[in-house]
Amino acid sequence: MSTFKTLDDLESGQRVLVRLDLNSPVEDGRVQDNRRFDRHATTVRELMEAGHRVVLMAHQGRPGDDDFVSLEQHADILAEHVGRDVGFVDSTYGESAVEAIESLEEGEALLLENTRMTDDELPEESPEAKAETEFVGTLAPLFDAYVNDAYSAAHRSHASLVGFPLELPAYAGRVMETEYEANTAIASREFDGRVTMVVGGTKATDVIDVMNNLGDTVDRFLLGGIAGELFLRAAGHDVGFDVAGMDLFDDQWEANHGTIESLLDDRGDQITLASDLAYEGEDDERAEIAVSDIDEKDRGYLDVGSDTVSEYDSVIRDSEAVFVKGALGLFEDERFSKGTVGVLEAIAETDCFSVVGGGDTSRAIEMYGMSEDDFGHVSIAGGAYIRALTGEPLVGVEVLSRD
Ligand SMILES: Nc1ncnc2c1ncn2[C@@H]1O[C@H](COP(=O)(O)OP(=O)(O)OP(=O)(O)O)[C@@H](O)[C@H]1O
Ligand SMILES: O=C(O)[C@H](O)COP(=O)(O)O
Repeated sequence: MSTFKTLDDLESGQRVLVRLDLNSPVEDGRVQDNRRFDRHATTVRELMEAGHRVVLMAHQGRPGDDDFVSLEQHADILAEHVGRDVGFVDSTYGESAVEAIESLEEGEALLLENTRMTDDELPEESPEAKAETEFVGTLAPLFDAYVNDAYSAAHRSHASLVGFPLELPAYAGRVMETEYEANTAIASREFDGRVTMVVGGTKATDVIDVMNNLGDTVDRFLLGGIAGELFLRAAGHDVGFDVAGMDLFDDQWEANHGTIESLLDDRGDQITLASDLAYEGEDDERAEIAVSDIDEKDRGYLDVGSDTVSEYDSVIRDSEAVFVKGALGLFEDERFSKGTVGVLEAIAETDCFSVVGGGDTSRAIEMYGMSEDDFGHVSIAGGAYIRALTGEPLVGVEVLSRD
């Protein structure tokens, strides 16, 4: 277990610098509200209500990408979730940022500009090197404490995540605390009964690495999505097309088929592949076919089939812990939601310990009228979640735990 300090250890009336992860989808220049705002609002509200002066840092996109935009809209969205004003200054550590920080009153909050707009933030370097940057050197003396709530970015060795905790007393925020505990459960807890992992989605490379590292902890893997089709292909079935516009399938096959083949050889009895698949029939309705009846590669498959859903349902109902990474089909289209919704409903209806990870997959919970309360934990992290499952340390968590 980690030994970081939490907000319970923070003395009152402090000047607190807080790192959030508000990285969000951006459509036509508009930042889309999402679960990250809602979750971080809890930490921000608690700090404001405790009378701290609260200065927030976050990032959005990466230089050169369309979603690399200012955090001005993020401040408004966050304020709505917090239920209090959150100011914004269009500078990260320049003169106007310093002035705004110095004039902040007790119980007020201010969001600084996108940390990735400073040159010091991004290149991955050691925490010690990041602590030496002008960014950290300018801001740290203005604060009494640093709080990291950005669990979902904690796998990045960036200045705002790893530099400040070396210069200031450092604490974990509420999101950091909850995510850390739930996501490391698979690596740190003993479960008496069956541990099942549902593996799907389009980012097969990430999840295949996880399977390779988790074989001794997970008893049963249930496969679906593009990841599952890669396994079916390795097992000799003629399935798998690229998802529209992305060279996903063939590229991922090239990158992973060696690992998939050895996983099937070494751990085949732990891995369950779909026995049937769904596709768009001639009348635009959902149609299904048994995998054993597929004799040529003539169409794309968009979900696992009904027999597979029943089989996965029984495995889940007989599990003590279930971890989910990636959707079993294109659930955004209701016709192809059966696999994803089926496994999520089975989890929700049993009292197993469960963690659902991945921004896309967790959206299905709300979309299909399920309640987050029926799951042990719904993670807002992607890359950090995957790493935590395998027990890989996260640098942002590791620096928080240093004395
Ligand atoms: N057979 C399929 N064909 C096309 N898309 C699919 C298929 N199966 C799953 N998907 C898509 O996979 C997406 C989820 O995949 P992804 O790997 O991004 O998972 P995630 O873990 O939820 O996301 P992230 O890691 O980005 O937070 C869903 O949006 C779903 O539509
Ligand atoms: O959205 C995320 O997964 C985190 O904020 C990390 O963002 P990055 O992958 O751009 O570093």
